[in-house]
Amino acid sequence: MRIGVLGPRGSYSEMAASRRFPDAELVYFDDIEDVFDAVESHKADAGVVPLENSLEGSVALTLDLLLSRSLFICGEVVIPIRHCLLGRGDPDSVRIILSHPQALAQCRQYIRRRYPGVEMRTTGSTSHAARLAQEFPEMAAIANLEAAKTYGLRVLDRDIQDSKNNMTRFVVLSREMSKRTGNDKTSIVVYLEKDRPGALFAILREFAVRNINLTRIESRPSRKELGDYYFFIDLEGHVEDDAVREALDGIEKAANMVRVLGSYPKDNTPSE
Ligand SMILES: O=C(O)C(=O)C[C@]1(C(=O)O)C=C[C@@H](O)C=C1
Repeated sequence: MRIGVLGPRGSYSEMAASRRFPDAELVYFDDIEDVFDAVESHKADAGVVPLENSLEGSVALTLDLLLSRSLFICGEVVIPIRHCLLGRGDPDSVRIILSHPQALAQCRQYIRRRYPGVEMRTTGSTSHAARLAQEFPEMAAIANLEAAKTYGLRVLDRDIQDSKNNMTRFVVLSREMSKRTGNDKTSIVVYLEKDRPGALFAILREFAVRNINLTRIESRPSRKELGDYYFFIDLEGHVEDDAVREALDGIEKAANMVRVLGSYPKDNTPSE
């Protein structure tokens, strides 16, 4: 099985994919959009992409691509994110800190405290930052311990994320929907054209009256006009469950668009 992930080697996406598919062959891409392309064009059988982080919230690009492409979410993987500062020189010679924007944001307070005024540069992934830091001694990368080994870097500091409880949730992308396991979650997108009183309530009510637990609700701009949104909703249950099916039928009547992004087994593995 070939699994597409954000590369190069040593990224957190690789860590998430190896946890879920320990025996698979990983294929590395420069961008999350390339992972979607690879799954769609059969270059990969599935993809693993970041969706949300406990400190920084959603990965907007993943949400937008879930909406604009036609792949399904067929699984989720939640992993703890423990960032290190990696470099070639000593900690006091660091002039530039490189990393993925999510990782820089997750270490904002650490950087302010330990490296005030340092230049920050963004890269396509944390492992990409580590690969660059290999070449320039004045640069340090925020990445994981695996990246330190892969790129032969010193660990200048560890556990530098602003909260110990830093978790990222990844989703598995597939061309097919996953079967019911009895311990599932479903992700949907709902579009309510035009703002009107009670529109969102009418949607949420369909779940509430059937005792369906929602685990997340997030809005993204529709890009049509200011104040117009898509709602991304995660709920407990599978689309094949009667209660979920009935709730979705009810929502179809109240909303302008509802799309099931996928039903998939919940990741219940304890962190660490
Ligand atoms: O850069 C990586 O290593 C990634 O896999 C991306 C990513 C993300 O986009 O959230 C994954 C986990 C961390 O939250 C930081 C970066």
